[in-house]
Amino acid sequence: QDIQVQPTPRQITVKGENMATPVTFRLEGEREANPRAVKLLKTFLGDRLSSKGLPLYLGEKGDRAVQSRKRQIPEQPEGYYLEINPKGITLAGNDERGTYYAVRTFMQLFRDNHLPQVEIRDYPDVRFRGVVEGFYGTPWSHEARLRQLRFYGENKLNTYIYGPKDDPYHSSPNWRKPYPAKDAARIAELVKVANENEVDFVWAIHPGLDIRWETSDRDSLMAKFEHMYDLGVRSFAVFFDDISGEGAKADRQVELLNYVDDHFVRVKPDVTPLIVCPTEYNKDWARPESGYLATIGTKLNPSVEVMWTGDRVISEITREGVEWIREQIKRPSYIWWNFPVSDYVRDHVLLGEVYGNGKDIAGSISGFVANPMEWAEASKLAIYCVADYTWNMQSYDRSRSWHRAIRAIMPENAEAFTVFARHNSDLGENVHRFRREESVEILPVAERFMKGYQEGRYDERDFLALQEEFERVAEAADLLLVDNENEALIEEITPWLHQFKILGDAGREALVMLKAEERGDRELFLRKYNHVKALRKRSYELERQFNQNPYQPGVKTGTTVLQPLVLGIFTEATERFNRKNGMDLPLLADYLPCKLTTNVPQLEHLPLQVYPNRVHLTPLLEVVKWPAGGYLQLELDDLYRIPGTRMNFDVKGDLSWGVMEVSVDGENWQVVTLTRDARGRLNGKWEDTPVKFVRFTNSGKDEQQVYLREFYVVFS
Ligand SMILES: CC(=O)N[C@H]1c2[nH]c(C(=O)Nc3ccccc3)c[n+]2[C@H](CO)[C@@H](O)[C@@H]1O
Repeated sequence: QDIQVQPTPRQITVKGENMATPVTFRLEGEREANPRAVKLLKTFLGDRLSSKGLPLYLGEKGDRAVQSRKRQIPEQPEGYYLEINPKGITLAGNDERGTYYAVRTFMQLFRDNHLPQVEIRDYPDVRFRGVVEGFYGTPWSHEARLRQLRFYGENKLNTYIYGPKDDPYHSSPNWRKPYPAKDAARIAELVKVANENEVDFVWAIHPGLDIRWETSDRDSLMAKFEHMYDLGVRSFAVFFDDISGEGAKADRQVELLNYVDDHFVRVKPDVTPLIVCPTEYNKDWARPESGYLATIGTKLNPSVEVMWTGDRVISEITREGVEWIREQIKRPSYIWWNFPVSDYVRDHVLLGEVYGNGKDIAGSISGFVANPMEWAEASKLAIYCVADYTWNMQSYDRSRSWHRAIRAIMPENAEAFTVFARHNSDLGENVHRFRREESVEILPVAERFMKGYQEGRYDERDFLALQEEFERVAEAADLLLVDNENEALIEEITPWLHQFKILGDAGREALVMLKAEERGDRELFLRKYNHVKALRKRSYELERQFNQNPYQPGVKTGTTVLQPLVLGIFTEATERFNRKNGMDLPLLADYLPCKLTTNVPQLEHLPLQVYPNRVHLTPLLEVVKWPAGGYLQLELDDLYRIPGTRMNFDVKGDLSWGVMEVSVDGENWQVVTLTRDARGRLNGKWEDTPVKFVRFTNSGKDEQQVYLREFYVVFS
């Protein structure tokens, strides 16, 4: 029998053929068992409960109802034993959460007409499993969070960390202040629903941007934690990530954390261990000479959990890496996994498989929480897989889990959502250089076809396979746009679905262009040529209509394989047509070629957002360290005037160290006059002789620390 349980249990033993589902069940043990498990089970069984019927024994180790199965119950935290046979059903936890999970598994096994005869012994690999809402950008809505917490209960995730960077009461400027009444009531409701779903609601504070190491701020933080405690919060975290200056000092941080641990966490009877995200939260940044991690390891109370993102800010988690950090901090690390977070590639949705993390890391970590996208429903795909991975690493199968996740999230249109997700999984070029596989199945076909086409001989089967794929793309977009089984998800991804439809149509039409050119059918070729150009224009318009954020505005889909494939087919077919017909039809001017060069390390791989008449540098969330003599240069594909340029470094202080210059040849430079507006932004323009180069240099003697909030240049 193919018995599917999410997450995959550690041990399932089938004990016989399926048995007919009893009409009624007699619940034994409800007075002693975990009340949340009792409530969940009674709600689920409804009128199938009666004083007669098949006995169903529910309880924790030591409870009378499950006494006879005591030895079968795993000893690990949150472990459970489940048995179904014609004599009765046992749902027994090693602790209250284990009993709850036994009920969750029973609910997955239940069918109206039959039950499997099984015995399951199960427990999780990782102690704390779940999600950290820790991204930059629009925080999740209250309703989205409520749906998340219920989803975590269904998937045996036990942790949700509330830490949205853009919540001013989590971070600056209001971390010292209590929430306004309406927000406070919402947090209290989240805590209530989290408890019902056996999820620890962890409230995090991010004080480091402006904390002063004085008693007053220590007391402010304690008071805020008390305020959150009064709302029902029983789990707390302090985030010291992405800060510099005073707030980044390890000894000061440790002093504060130990104080909170000693005078708040330990004195309250029901508060779970404190969690901290350190300032040096990945190996790339760890500086032994700073002594930061050594201070954490030797001076921070041992019970405090220390978060870690891996070898880099965005990285796969390896055995070697977690063992290295365990040595440094003298405790298992609590993984903050930066996936599927997309706050640095906001024009993409990341719906691909969860892979790349070691299956042998459980022994060196205490927790594993995923940092999601601002798109809560779309993030569930990865969260489902993280639940499977962290519960039972050795059995984790990335493809099986991903397909199950799709069926769980979009059961009525699983096939269409699979097509869509397959082609929306890579991040594109990005500042962290973190990439994911995309369009894996069609990639070899696309590569083989394009090679054959350019060499003058392709396999017709590849042509047909691509035609079929583009048809599926277009169909999937249309089906999902009218899907109403998960309206919240469709609302989130609608911009990408419209873009996906255009991609499917453009791919199909480009293939018709190709055949028309081969047959010398000018009229058909020109019709399809114009249609693809029109689709491309529509795509541009979508880019500027939806998802307009200051970092990566727009809507990208299929960027790694399908988009380049459509462009390649269109370009090759048009070039052939032009040669044969002595014409000069323009190709798809996908963008104004513009090259960035810099000697500022953090800007080296900065993607450019290029539009017909302007180029934006992708803003950076973090502080940029701009060394003396550091420059950033844009080289254009032709000579242009510059009606406007703007830089927003989000610093209040002096910016006279910055010089903007232009040049025709990259050798001889002329200074552009910059003015500073009321918001502290630098503005300039160059309307004299057209130029090809623009550069901005730190002409001062010292390194400058700025935020690259906005940097664009308009051409004409
Ligand atoms: C611990 C952590 O990842 N903190 C933040 C974070 N920080 C960074 C940085 O790149 N931080 C950084 C880079 C260079 C210099 C300073 C800070 C990325 N992220 C995540 C992804 O963008 C973001 O969601 C998260 O809030």
